[in-house]
Amino acid sequence: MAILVAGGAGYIGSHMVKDLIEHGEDVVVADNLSTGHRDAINPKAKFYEGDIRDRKFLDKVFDNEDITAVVHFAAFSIVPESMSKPLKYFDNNTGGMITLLEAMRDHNIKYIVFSSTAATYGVPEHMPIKETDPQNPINPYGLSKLMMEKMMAWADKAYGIKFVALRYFNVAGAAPDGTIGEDHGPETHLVPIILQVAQGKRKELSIFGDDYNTPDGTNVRDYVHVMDLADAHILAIKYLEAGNKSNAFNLGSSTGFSNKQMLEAAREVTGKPIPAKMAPRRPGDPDSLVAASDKARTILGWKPKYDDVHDIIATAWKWHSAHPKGYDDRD
Ligand SMILES: NC(=O)c1ccc[n+]([C@@H]2O[C@H](COP(=O)([O-])OP(=O)(O)OC[C@H]3O[C@@H](n4cnc5c(N)ncnc54)[C@H](O)[C@@H]3O)[C@@H](O)[C@H]2O)c1
Ligand SMILES: O=c1ccn([C@@H]2O[C@H](COP(=O)(O)OP(=O)(O)O[C@H]3O[C@H](CO)[C@H](O)[C@H](O)[C@H]3O)[C@@H](O)[C@H]2O)c(=O)[nH]1
Repeated sequence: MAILVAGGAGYIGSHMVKDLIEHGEDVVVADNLSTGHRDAINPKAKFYEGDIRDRKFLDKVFDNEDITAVVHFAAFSIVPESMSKPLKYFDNNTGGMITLLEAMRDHNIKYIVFSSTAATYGVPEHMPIKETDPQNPINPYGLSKLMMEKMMAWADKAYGIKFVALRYFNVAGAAPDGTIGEDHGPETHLVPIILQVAQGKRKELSIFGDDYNTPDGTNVRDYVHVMDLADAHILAIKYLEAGNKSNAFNLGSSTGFSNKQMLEAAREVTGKPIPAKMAPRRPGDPDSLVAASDKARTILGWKPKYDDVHDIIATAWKWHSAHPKGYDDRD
């Protein structure tokens, strides 16, 4: 019996695979390496290279392996790219979910844990954001993920496939042993970009907008450590296996940090000056996104270990310092 991790060569998926293996699970990875890295896949996992939109590929994986649950990370996730290339997001994200659910239905696989996102809420009406708050995404990425949540809900009613949608806020950090970390190409996320400036790989950080409706004018986000996130997925699998109903949970720290505060924290962690300049707003960015994540704590029993962004940044810094070129320096 094994867990299938779709997108297990990516940033969050590779940490999930490591966590599952450390919990004694057998793991199968399906990934087309479009944004992931072969070297990020744990050597104890069985790897199938292919696209989840390819039904024959999925049939091969499900025929060969005794899969009990699927954890689904295989998607595109760059907010600004989705604004300029919306159909790319509906094709890969929403399209991938159709094929995956059809294959699960036909192979009688009943559990899926899904990477959803704070971006499904759009501009929130309340802060912190609760799972019951309205979901009105303001970018195609968020809409593609909301459509995927709704498709799972209908697949539950029609075929009995139970799901947990985990709505991540901003994921950062790396495995504390420094073996795997975040390596997107091109990088667009705040924490790795700040650390690339600290490393001297970039001249300066551009802070996208200082005229938002927030205390210091820069966007406020809620950062969660990637290993805490992985733990929540393991709890979600157990929750489904215990016969519970489909559900959605926010995963965040319930504390917001502005882009300027994140820069300051990174300066403290790295001891580097990290030059920065103000730049125009980036399309698709809501002012603030902070999670109410007590539901995951109460129902799943989730206990995040990292509650200080300095510690989150420190694990990322360990990875970046040891792998200045990311996974490329292992080729
Ligand atoms: N990074 C964040 O802050 C964040 C926040 C909220 C939600 N998420 C979600 O978490 C998931 C993982 O994010 P990440 O940062 O690890 O991204 P990532 O790009 O590092 O990982 C995605 C992985 O999926 C693979 N993939 C993509 N499309 C595929 C397809 N059609 N078939 C097979 N494999 C495919 C890629 O090769 C990659 O290995 C995404 O679905 C994203 O929407 C991420
Ligand atoms: O060079 C940069 C990069 C980012 N930012 C700012 O930093 C903040 C965080 O940006 P990220 O790109 O790191 O993350 P996002 O908040 O855009 O999106 C992340 O979190 C979202 C949910 O909150 C989604 O789930 C999405 O998948 C995930 O990438 C934003 O205000 C952004 O404008 C900068 O100022 N300069």
